[in-house]
Amino acid sequence: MSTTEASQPAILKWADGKTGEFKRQASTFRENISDEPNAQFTPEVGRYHLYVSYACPWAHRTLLVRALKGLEDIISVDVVHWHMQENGWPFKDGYEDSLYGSKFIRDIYFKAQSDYGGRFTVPVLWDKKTQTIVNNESSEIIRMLNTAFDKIVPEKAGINFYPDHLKAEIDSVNEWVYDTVNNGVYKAGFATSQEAYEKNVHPLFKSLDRIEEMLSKADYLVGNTLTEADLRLWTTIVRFDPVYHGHFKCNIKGIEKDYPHILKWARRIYQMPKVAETVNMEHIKNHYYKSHVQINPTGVVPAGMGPNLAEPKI
Ligand SMILES: N[C@@H](CCC(=O)N[C@@H](CS)C(=O)NCC(=O)O)C(=O)O
Repeated sequence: MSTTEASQPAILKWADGKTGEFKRQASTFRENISDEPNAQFTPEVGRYHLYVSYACPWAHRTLLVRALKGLEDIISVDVVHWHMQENGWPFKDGYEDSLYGSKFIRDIYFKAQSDYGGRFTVPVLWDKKTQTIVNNESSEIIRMLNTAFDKIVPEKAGINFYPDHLKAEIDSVNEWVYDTVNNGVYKAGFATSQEAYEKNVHPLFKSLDRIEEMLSKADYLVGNTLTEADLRLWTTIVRFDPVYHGHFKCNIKGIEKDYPHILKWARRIYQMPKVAETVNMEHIKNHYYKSHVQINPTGVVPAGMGPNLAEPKI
């Protein structure tokens, strides 16, 4: 029997009441940081702020690119507490909003737009100067961080995760990886009918098989160099065995047991300078297993931590 939408608490109304299928809402704030003439948001040291969760794979992408592009002293960050409840992501217990002392991430959305009616998601790229949200879509934020600050941090300008000659191929990989893997785990995990679950769990593993095959022939997904396609997939793979395999019922296969090339690729990226510091497994596990009470009502967190990505050295 499927849980109807009406019987879910407000924060859990993620699946369609009829089909039981999870529907992700489009992000609302879609501006860009750029140094084009007349740009509203120009690249400046200390002007922008990221609100992220260590638990969230979408927010994790922005932390990764911020670190790899050497933007730590340019863009400040606040991390929300992992326990998302009725009022959404909270600031508490040492995870505070250093700019405004907000209680919840929703307060930031209302500060930007008092009649905001969408979901209160992370990541949020905030402009301290005009006190508004620049963008809350991770795929666009990582594109901005990839190039917009190159004149400010010229020593990292040579690092380009979306180079011109690979754009088409990266876009094409991103498309099916987003649909079947990044969002695929959520569609399987939040399904409230057997049909909706089955419809999404099989394409997910078909894509993982395809990725395994690609990574058996190259070190990275596109152009044999680290690109945005790898970074976007990686934050999902890091969460796969410890969370999605059990919590989201994505258990046809596991990364450590069944996908040796994906595992090696995951280690290769994890072992790059500054990457390991972006991974907080305590936040990841606690968030999913304790916040999604519709899936795990006891809030018991399984002991397994997923594969050791630090060893062996790649
Ligand atoms: N498309 C967005 C998705 C962000 C997203 O869904 N974030 C989740 C956390 S993993 C969230 O904040 N959810 C809160 C909610 O939906 O209420 C992006 O990639 O930035």
